[in-house]
Amino acid sequence: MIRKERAVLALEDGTVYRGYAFGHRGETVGEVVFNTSMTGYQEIMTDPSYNGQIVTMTYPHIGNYGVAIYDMESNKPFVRGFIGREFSDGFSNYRAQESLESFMKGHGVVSIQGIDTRALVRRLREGGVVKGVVAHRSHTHPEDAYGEFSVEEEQVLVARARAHEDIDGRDMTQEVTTSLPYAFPTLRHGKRVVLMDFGIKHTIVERLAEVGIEPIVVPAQTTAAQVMALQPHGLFLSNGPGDPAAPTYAHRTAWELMGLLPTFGICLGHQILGLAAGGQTFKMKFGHRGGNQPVKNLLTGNVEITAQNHGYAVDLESIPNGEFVATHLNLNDQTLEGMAHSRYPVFSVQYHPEASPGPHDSRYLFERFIEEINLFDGATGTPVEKVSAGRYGV
Ligand SMILES: NC(=O)CC[C@H](N)C(=O)O
Repeated sequence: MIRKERAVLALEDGTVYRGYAFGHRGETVGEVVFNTSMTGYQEIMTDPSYNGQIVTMTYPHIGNYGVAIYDMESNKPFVRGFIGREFSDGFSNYRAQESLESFMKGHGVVSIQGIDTRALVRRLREGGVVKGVVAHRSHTHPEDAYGEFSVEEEQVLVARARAHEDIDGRDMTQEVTTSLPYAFPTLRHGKRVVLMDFGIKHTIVERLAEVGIEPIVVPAQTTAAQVMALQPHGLFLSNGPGDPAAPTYAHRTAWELMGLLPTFGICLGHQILGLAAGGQTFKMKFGHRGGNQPVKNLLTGNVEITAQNHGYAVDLESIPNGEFVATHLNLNDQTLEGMAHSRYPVFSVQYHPEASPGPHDSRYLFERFIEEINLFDGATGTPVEKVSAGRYGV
C-alpha cells in the first residue's frame, strides 16, 4: 500500500484543503495565487516577482520534464510554496539535471499536491486572492507523518495565515534586488542601457542583449544622478514583486529621468512609470498569471497572446494631464496592458514580452526599444520640459 505523508493548505478564510507533502518538508506561508500556464513551472518558480506568493498551477500534471540549468529566471526559486493536483516523481528530458522534487528540496520549497486545485482556483476567482499556509505533517509529527491533522491543528494554521503580513503596502523590491551594480563583459557592444533591478528575470536581459543592448544592472535604490553618471543611452525598469506603490524611491528616480532617456518598463516597471507620472495603481481581485492572456495592441489593432504575472494594475485615468496614453488593453477584463508617454520616448507593458514561459507574440517590443534608442539624440537633444515639475521638488 502506498502511504503518502499528509499535508494541508489552510486559507485565512478558514478553508482547509487536505493533500500530500511534496518538496522540502516543513511549513510555509504566503499569498495564494494561481497560474494557468501548462508548462514553464521552473521559470515561474524562479521569477522574483513571485516573492512572497504560493503559486497554484491549474494544469493538473506538473514536473514531467524535470528541471534544467538553462531554465532559471534568477539564481533561486522565489515562490514561497507550490500547489498542484499532481507533481511527477520522475522526469524524462535530455536537458534536465534533476527532478522537480529534488530541486524543491534543494531550495527549501514547501509544496502540496493531491488537492482539488479546480475548487481552490474557483474560490480565488470568486473571493480574490488570500493568504494561506502549507504545512506538512512530517514537520510537526516526524514520527507519524501519515496521520491526519486534527481540526485544532488546522485552525492554528488558519490563524497563522490570518496573522501573516499582507503583500499590499509592502516594498519587496529590496528583498530581491542586486546589492551592487553589474555588467556583462561579453556584451560590451551596442547601446548601453541601465536596467533598474526590481527583481529582473534573466530572459529579459537576454532579449535586450539580443537586439544590441549592453545591459548594466543596478540596484533598485539607484538614484537618477547615479544612473546618468553611467552615461547610458537608455533606461529599463524591470518586473518585480510586491506592491508597486511602496518603493517610492523608484517612483522618484523614474520621474527624474522621464524625458532624459528612452525608457522601457515591464510589469512592475510599467506600474512604477504610472506612479512616477502621478497616477495610481490598484490591486486586482485575482490578477493575471498565465501564458494565454489576450491583449489588443491599440496602435496596430492586432491581438497578442501574452505571458503575464501581476496582481496590480495602473489606473490610466488617474495619470494627470493625459501624460500617458493607452497602447494595449486586456481583452478579458479591459484593464490597461500598455502605455506610452504622449511626448517622450517612454513606453511600458504590464505583461511579459520576454515570454519565459509563454508565447512570443510581443517580442517586437524589444526591437521598438532599440529603435527608440537609435532615434534619440541624447548628445544634442535638450531635455524636454517636465509637465508635472515640482512633484518631487525637482
Ligand atoms: N511581474 C511583476 O513585475 C509583478 C508586478 C507587481 N508585483 C504585481 O503583482 O502586479
